Amino acid sequence: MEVTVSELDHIGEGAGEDTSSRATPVMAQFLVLKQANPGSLLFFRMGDFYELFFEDAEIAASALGITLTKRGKHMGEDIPMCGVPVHAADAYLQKLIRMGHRVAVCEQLEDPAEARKRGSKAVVKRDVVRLVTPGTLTEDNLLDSRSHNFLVSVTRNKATGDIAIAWADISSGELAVMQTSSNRLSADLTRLDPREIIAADTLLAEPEFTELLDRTGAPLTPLPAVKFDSLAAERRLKEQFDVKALEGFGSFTRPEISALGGLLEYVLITQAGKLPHFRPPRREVASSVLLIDPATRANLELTRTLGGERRGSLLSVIDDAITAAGSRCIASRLSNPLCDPYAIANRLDEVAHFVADPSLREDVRKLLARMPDLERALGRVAISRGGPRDLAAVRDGLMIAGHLAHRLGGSATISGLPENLDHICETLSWTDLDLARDLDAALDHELPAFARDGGFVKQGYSVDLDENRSLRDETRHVIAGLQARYSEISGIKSLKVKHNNVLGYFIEVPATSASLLQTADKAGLFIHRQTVASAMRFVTTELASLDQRIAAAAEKALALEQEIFSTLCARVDARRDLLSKIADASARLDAAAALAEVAERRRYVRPRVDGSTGFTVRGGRHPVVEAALQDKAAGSFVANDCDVSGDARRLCLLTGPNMAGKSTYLRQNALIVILAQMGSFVPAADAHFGVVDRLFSRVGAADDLARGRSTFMVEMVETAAILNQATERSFVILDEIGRGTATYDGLSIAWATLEHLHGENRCRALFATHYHELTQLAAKLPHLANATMKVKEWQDQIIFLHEVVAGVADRSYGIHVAQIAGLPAAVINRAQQVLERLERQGAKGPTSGLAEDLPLFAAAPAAKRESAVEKRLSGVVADELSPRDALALVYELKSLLAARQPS
Ligand SMILES: Nc1ncnc2c1ncn2[C@@H]1O[C@H](COP(=O)(O)OP(=O)(O)OP(=O)(O)O)[C@@H](O)[C@H]1O
Repeated sequence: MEVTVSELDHIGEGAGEDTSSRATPVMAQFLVLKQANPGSLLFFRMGDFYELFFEDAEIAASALGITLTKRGKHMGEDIPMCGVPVHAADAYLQKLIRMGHRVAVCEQLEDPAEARKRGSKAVVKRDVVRLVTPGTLTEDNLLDSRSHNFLVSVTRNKATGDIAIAWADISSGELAVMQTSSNRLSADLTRLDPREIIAADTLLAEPEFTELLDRTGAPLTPLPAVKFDSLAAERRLKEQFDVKALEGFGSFTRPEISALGGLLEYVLITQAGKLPHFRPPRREVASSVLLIDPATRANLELTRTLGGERRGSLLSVIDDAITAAGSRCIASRLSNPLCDPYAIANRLDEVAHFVADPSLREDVRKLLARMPDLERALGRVAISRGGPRDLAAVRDGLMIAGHLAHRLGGSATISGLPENLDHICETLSWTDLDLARDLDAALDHELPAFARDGGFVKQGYSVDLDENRSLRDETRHVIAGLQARYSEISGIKSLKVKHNNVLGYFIEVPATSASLLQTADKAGLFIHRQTVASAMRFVTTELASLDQRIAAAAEKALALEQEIFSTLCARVDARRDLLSKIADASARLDAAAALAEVAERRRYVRPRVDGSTGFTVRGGRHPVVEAALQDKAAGSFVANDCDVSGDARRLCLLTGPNMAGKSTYLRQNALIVILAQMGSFVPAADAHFGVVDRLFSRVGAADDLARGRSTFMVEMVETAAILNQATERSFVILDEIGRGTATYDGLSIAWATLEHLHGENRCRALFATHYHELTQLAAKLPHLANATMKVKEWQDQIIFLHEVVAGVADRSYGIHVAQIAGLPAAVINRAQQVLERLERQGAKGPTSGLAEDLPLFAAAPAAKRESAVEKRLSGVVADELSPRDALALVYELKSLLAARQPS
C-alpha cells in the first residue's frame, strides 16, 4: 500500500519547520482518533508502516526496543515518532499485549489514489478498525493454542450485593456466566485464569473490590457503568441470539444478565462493531464445580508450577491431547472439577471406553492428529478476519469429523457407546460433507495466510477466474517476447521492460545507449517518458495497451477470488452452529482418548466417586513426583494408602522426619480428588470417596509482602478461611500449621485448629506436623488417627522409606537433614549438643503430659457446651450481612440471651 507524498510531508508542519501552531490535516486526523481511543497505543497506518506519535511513540519505542525518531513539529515542539512495518506488526503487537498494553489499530480505508482525486493535499480516510486487548485476541500467533483466552466481566448489584461473572473466549465462541459471592469471587476468578477483566468504573473505584480482582494478575479495564445496564443488556442478548426470551438458555439473574451485556458491549467496541460468533450463554451453578481457593490452586501446581511454568505442573503430566482444542478441554476440566457424581461417572465412562479398546483409541488419535483448530478458525471467519487457511481448516475439520463418527460408531458393542461418547459420535456424524467437498473443490493445495492478495482458488474451479488469470499470466509471456523484440530492433542487449505504478510498463535502457532509440526511424515507436540517474525510460503504444489489459485482468482475477472467498465464508458462517458443535465434540473426544492414554501408560485406575463422606485410597501415588522419578530413572515411587472416611477416622495426623514424604502424601491425596472429579483416572491401585465440595490446603510458605502480609499472617489468613468455611463434604490438607511463630504459640494454634476441624468442621483432613505433642490428641478425639512416615536407621544413617504407617514419630531428624544439606560440621555438632540438652530438660519440662496440663485442651470440652448465643454467632459470616440482617440478628441474639437467664 502506498501513502501520498503530501501526507508524509504534512505529518508535522513539513519536514522540520515550524510554520504554524495549527495541526496539519493528517495530524488533526491522528489527534481525533487518539482522543476517541484513550488508554490505547494508536497504531496509525501510513503506507507500509504503522506509525506511533507523541507519548505512544515513547512508550512503544522503549517497550519494543525500536528507534525513537522525530517527524516534523506540532505546536512548536518536535513530534516523537516510531514505526513498525505492517508485515511484521503481529510480533510487535504480541510483545505489547504481553506487557499489558492495549493497541488501537488504525487502517487506511481507501486507496491513496482515491484521496488524490479530492485534491493533492487530501488526506487518506482512516479509522480505528479494532482494539487489540489481552482478552479479545483472535489471531493464532497472538494466542497460546493450548490455553483458553478468557475475557471476564464482573458486576455487583448495589442493592443486594450479589456478584455475577460472565466470561468469554472470543477466539472459540465460548460464553458463560455464573452468580457468585464476595467470599468465593477470588476462587472463581482464579479457576478461569482471565487474560483481562472488565467492570464498571464505579466498581473499580472501590479499593477493596479492585484488590480482589487484582489478585488474578489480569489487567483491569474500567467501562462506564451504563454499559452494564441490565435492561439494555437483556435487549442486546435477545438480539444477538435472536430469541424473544432468554429463559431458553437458563434462568439468569439480573447481575448475570448485566455481566453478559457488559461483556458483549466491550467485545463490540474492541471489534469495531462486529460481534464474533458466540455460542448461547451457558449458566454455571456455583455448586456444580469443586471450589478450590486461589492459594490451594497455586500450591498444588495444577496448571502451572509456583515458578509459573507449565512443565512440572499436574497438567503437564496428564495432558496428552493430540489437538490444541483437546488440551484446552483438559486444562479447563482440571481447573473446574465437577461435584455431581453422575456427571463425573459419565466422563469416567468415556475414558474407560478408550482404556478398554486400545485400537479404537489409536485410530481416533491418528484421525485427531489431522484435525485442525476448528474453533479458532471459525472464530476468525465470523469476524471477517479469516483467511484461506481458515477455510481449509473448516474443510479438514468436516472431513475428519465424518471419519471419526464412522470409526466411533463402528466400535459400539452390543451395549452401545457410553452416554457422553454416544452424544459426541452423534454430533460428529452431522458433519456437512457437501460443504467440505465444495471447499475442497475451491481451495488450492498451497494456501496464503491472507485472502487479500489472491492466489488460493484452485485452477478449474471458476472458468471466469481461469480466463482472467491466463490473460494476466500469458501477457507476462508476451512482455518477455516484446522485451526480446525491442532489444533486437534497437540492438541494445541490456534493454529491459519494467513496471512501476507511475509509468506502468516501460522500456529502460542505459543513458549511454538511449540515442539508439531516438533515431528518426525509431522515434515513432519509442516515446521518451523519463530520464533517471543513469537510465532513460520509454514507452510504446503496444506496451501501454498491454498494460491496461494486464492490469484489468489481474484486477478482475483478484476481484473474482475475493468474491469466491466471501461466498465460501458466508457458507461457513451459515453452518457455524454445527461447526462449533463439531469443534467442541472433537475436543471432548480428544480429551477422553488422551486421559485414557495417560491412564494406561501411567497405570491409573478408575476412581469411584459417590454421595458418601468416605475416603479410601489404596496404593495412592503423587502423579507429578512419580512422573519426575520415572523421567530421571531415579527409583520408583512408594505408593501409600489413605483412609479418612467421614464417620470413622476422618482426621489423619501425620508426623515424621523432615524429607520423609509428608507433604508429598498430603498433596497426592488432594490431587487424586481433583483428578477423579475432573473425570480422569487416578494414580492409585483403588480409590473410592464421597464427592468433595471444596478443597482447602494450607501448604505454601510464601509471604505476600505486596499486600502487607508476612508469611505467618498469610498462613493464618488461609487457616482462618478453612476453619470458617470447610463443611462435612470438604477435604482439607494442612502442612505444618503454626511453624511460622514461636514454638508454643504455633503448637497452641495447631492444637486448637485440629480440635476445631474435628468437632466443628467435621471435614476429612490430613494434618502434617512436627509438633509431636499433638499426637496425644488421638487418645481424646475419636475421629483422629495418628500416622507416621517410616524411616530406617542404619549405620548412623537415616533411610527414608516414604511409607505411611499407623503410629507416631519419635524424632524429626532435622539435624540429619541439615547435615545432608551441607550445613558446616561445627554448626551440626553444636546443634546436636543443644538438642540433647533440650531433650533432657523436655523430659521433665513443660511439654510432658501436655494433654492434661494445657489450658487450651482443658478448654476444649467446655467448647462443646457453648451457649446458644455463641453457637448462633459462630455461624454468622459478618461480611454477608446487610444492615437490616445485622439488626435482626441483634434482636435474635438478645432474645436467645433472655431465654437463658432465669426470670
Ligand atoms: N512416596 C514416595 N516415594 C518416593 N519418593 C518420595 C515419596 N514421597 C516423597 N518422596 C521424595 O522425598 C522428597 C521429600 O518429600 P516431602 O517434601 O514430601 O517431605 P516432607 O516430609 O514433607 O519434608 P519436610 O518435613 O522437610 O517438609 C520429595 O521431594 C520426593 O522426591
